[in-house]
Amino acid sequence: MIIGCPTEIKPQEFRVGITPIAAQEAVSSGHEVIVQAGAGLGAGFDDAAYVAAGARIIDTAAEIFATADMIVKVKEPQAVERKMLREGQLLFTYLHLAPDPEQTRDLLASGCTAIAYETVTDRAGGLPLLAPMSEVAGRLAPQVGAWTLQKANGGRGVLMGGVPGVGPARVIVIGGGVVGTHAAKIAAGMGADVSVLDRSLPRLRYLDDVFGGTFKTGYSSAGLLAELLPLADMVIGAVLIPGAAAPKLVRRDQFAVMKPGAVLVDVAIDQGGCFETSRATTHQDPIYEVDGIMHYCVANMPGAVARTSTLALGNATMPFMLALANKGWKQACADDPHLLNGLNVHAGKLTYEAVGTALGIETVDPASLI
Ligand SMILES: NC(=O)C1=CN([C@@H]2O[C@H](COP(=O)(O)OP(=O)(O)OC[C@H]3O[C@@H](n4cnc5c(N)ncnc54)[C@H](O)[C@@H]3O)[C@@H](O)[C@H]2O)C=CC1
Ligand SMILES: CC(=O)C(=O)O
Ligand SMILES: [Mg+2]
Repeated sequence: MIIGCPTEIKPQEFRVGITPIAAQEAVSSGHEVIVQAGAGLGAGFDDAAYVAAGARIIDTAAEIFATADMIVKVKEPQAVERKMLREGQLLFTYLHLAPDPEQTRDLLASGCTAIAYETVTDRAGGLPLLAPMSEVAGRLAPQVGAWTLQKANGGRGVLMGGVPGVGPARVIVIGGGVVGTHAAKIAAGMGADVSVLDRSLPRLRYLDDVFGGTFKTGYSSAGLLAELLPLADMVIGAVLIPGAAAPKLVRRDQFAVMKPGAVLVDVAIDQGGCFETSRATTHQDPIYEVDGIMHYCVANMPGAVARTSTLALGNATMPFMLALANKGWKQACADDPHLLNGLNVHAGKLTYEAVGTALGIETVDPASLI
């Protein structure tokens, strides 16, 4: 199979879909890997590293899309990339379709087969291709939130850890999964007073067992949030209902009871965001203010630490990429129901129910396609 890796073109996205290590594995399994010139530079991999791995460097994205059987990327295809996808071509990347009707329409029109990293599952009920980026975004969230809390950035001028004699910032993390746990660990490590809210009692038990004493836990409800919002300096949104649009958990009218200059970091923005006033921002222009409350809503946070993120993502995607290349998507998905859960689009049909529900589009059962 010819595996193609174009340069990411989303603003300020420096990650790359295939590392030289993954390229080498694919080449040694008998595949041809073509990488766009300069695709790895932002993550610290020059073209020579790919050539040494046995890959071929190609000048343009157009040639990659025209030639490859499978396109491996990081971010959802942008409009110009979607025009280059074709029938029968396999796309393996993050998609986040539920809040993105335009992308969904274009993918369906292209006739391609699209497997979304974020809905591939594992035996433990986790999301193995989302997890590494959630670890990164979770660890970044208190860091960017702390920066936003600084006065010059519009925040209320509160230091995360306080100082002797002055109390720390109060941080509320909504969603205690991968993002939330890593965010809470780092925020607590910075000295903040942290509470994590989740709706899953087993998850709250786990967090309490492992992190009791480091941060507090609470059962996520509208009532508890209403109690905590007036106290918060920072709220980190980290909820997920896999594949679905994020539930809106903080309303604009609630800003009236919050501290002016408090910060909302909406990590869940790639699923549409969990605050009513969230809209996706970029690393170039990451924050904005609504009614005195600062918002940070970058949809590709891990791109800020592209080297760490590319290596972490590559570790997770490589076995799946190899299975898809070695067996073809049908057999790979037939052999692995967790990979089949990643199938979102095939030949003009939507195959992921939560996306269909969010967008009002009929779906077909992916199992019926293999
Ligand atoms: N902005 C960015 O750059 C990135 C965004 N993400 C996004 O972050 C979000 C979280 O991802 P993960 O932590 O990996 O998911 P996860 O599945 O590990 O955790 C989500 C948690 O949210 C909880 N939850 C669901 N509804 C809730 C509610 N109403 N109140 C409180 N908790 C609730 C679940 O019980 C679960 O524990 C996803 O939307 C993901 O796509 C992930 C990486 C990068
Ligand atoms: C998960 C995701 O969307 C990202 O890493 O950008
Ligand atoms: Mg994202």
